[in-house]
Amino acid sequence: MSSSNVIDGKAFAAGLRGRVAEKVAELKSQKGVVPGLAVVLVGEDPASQVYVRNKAKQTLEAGMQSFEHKLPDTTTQDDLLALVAQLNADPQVHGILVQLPLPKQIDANAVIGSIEPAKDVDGFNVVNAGRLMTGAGKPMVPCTPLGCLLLLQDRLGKDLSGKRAVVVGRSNIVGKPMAQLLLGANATVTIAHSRTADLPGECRNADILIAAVGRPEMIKGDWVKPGATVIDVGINRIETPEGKTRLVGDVAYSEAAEVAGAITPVPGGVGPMTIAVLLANCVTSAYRAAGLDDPAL
Ligand SMILES: NC(=O)C1=CN([C@@H]2O[C@H](COP(=O)(O)OP(=O)(O)OC[C@H]3O[C@@H](n4cnc5c(N)ncnc54)[C@H](OP(=O)(O)O)[C@@H]3O)[C@@H](O)[C@H]2O)C=CC1
Ligand SMILES: Nc1nc(=O)c2c([nH]1)NC[C@@H]1CN(c3ccc(C(=O)N[C@@H](CCC(=O)O)C(=O)O)cc3)C=[N+]21
Repeated sequence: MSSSNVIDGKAFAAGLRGRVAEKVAELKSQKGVVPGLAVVLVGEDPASQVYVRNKAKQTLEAGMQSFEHKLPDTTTQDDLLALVAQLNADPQVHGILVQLPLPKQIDANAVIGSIEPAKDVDGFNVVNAGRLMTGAGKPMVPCTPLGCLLLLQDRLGKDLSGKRAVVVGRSNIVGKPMAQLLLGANATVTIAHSRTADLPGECRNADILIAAVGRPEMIKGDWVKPGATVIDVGINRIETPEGKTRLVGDVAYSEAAEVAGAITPVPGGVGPMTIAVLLANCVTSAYRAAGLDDPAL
């Protein structure tokens, strides 16, 4: 198929970051406030270090402040809770992201739960998850699922009425909030997971197929309904026969691209959207803290 069915997340994310930068500049001139994002990284995981570096770079490029906190692998839960408490109290910090996964000695739920909901730009806190689920109050919406929804709505329109969506994966950070957002856009939603009986059959029903599994190229081309929109959240680093590494998604891309109406590549699909939405959430938090309406992004 022609390359026109490729959803260019990298370009869409660049556009979103441009709108974020404009809103940052407006807030600065109206209120003298510069949105600030604090990123906390515990341990030395090389992949996480790359993400954190990219986030900091793009934060600065948008005209925002970036605060990086790198803590050793041996950090205790109390140390991390104390840092979060300090960031909660810091008026220059509008968003707090604690990079996951955390080392075994730390209870991730306790740490996420200690982030002030207004500053929880990941949207992982129970307060934000509850707001998203119930519609009570304005949630911070998790970045990856919101990024996926924006890409989908750009292709299919805002209203997904009548569309069957299948989300493969039920994590709190991707699968569950993704399903919630699709429901909010009026799609008919199925959540599949490792205990689903006939996963290929479920996938073949999908007008919208979201893969968030963490298994390299698991979803095959013949699981995709012809014309479906496929969003590949997976980020898997695999070894090539030449002994190098490369990134692949959860979807067997070249097979699936033959049948899909539209599909996100990896890299260059959902990943860049995640960071752009993170910046957008942080700017929204800063507008709210300044007593302003949410910026239109
Ligand atoms: N692009 C981005 O910005 C981001 C990408 N990611 C990537 O997305 C992927 C998913 O991340 P995350 O949700 O955190 O992962 P988790 O490991 O938390 O969840 C994976 C989900 O996939 C399901 N699953 C695993 N194996 C199978 C299988 N064989 N068949 C059907 N379902 C299966 C699991 O089911 P069960 O619940 O039954 O165990 C689980 O619900 C990863 O590749 C991750 O790297 C994550 C965050 C951001
Ligand atoms: N508290 C928390 N929030 C997160 O949002 C979070 C996290 N922890 N832990 C790890 C996952 C993963 N994640 C990605 C972000 C950007 C890319 C990204 O930019 N990917 C590029 C390529 C990057 C590369 O080349 O390595 C792309 O897909 O094009 C990928 C993955 C956020 N996560």
